[in-house]
Amino acid sequence: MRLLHTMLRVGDMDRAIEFYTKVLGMTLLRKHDNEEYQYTLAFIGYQPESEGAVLELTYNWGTSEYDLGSAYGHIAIEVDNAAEACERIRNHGGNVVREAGPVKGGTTVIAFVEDPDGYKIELIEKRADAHNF
Ligand SMILES: C[C@@H](O)C(=O)SC[C@H](NC(=O)CC[C@H](N)C(=O)O)C(=O)NCC(=O)O
Ligand code: NI
Repeated sequence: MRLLHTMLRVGDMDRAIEFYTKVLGMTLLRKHDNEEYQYTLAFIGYQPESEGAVLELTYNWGTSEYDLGSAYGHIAIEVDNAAEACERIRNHGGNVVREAGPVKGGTTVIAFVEDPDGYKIELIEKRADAHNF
């Protein structure tokens, strides 16, 4: 078995694709409209689905926002430099909710940003050693 994707419901598909591709550098891998059930799926990621897990964005036609509730945590992305990534995201109108700095109780540099739908994304700075803490 292997992890295939994480599905996020989005309120505006073009806005979400723009953010994940232009701001976070992902690739739009495939997109599918379902006329019968009135929804669109977009699969995005940093590598082909055959090589690694991706995000599945789901847009229900006519639904522009969701209550994310208190259960959702975050998705995590590895970056070379968390502070530079935050600056880039801020310059593209993104929302930085936790500036880059060492994780509490650890040494790995992390930051948190939000995507256009308010989903939190953790930016974890790449380390020479394998672990993220
Ligand atoms: C393609 C595969 O990865 C899927 O996840 S399709 C699963 C299917 N999705 C939908 O019907 C999308 C529209 C639906 N209204 C929704 O918002 O999920 C599905 O069964 N979804 C139900 C679910 O609970 O995920
Ligand atoms: Ni799915």
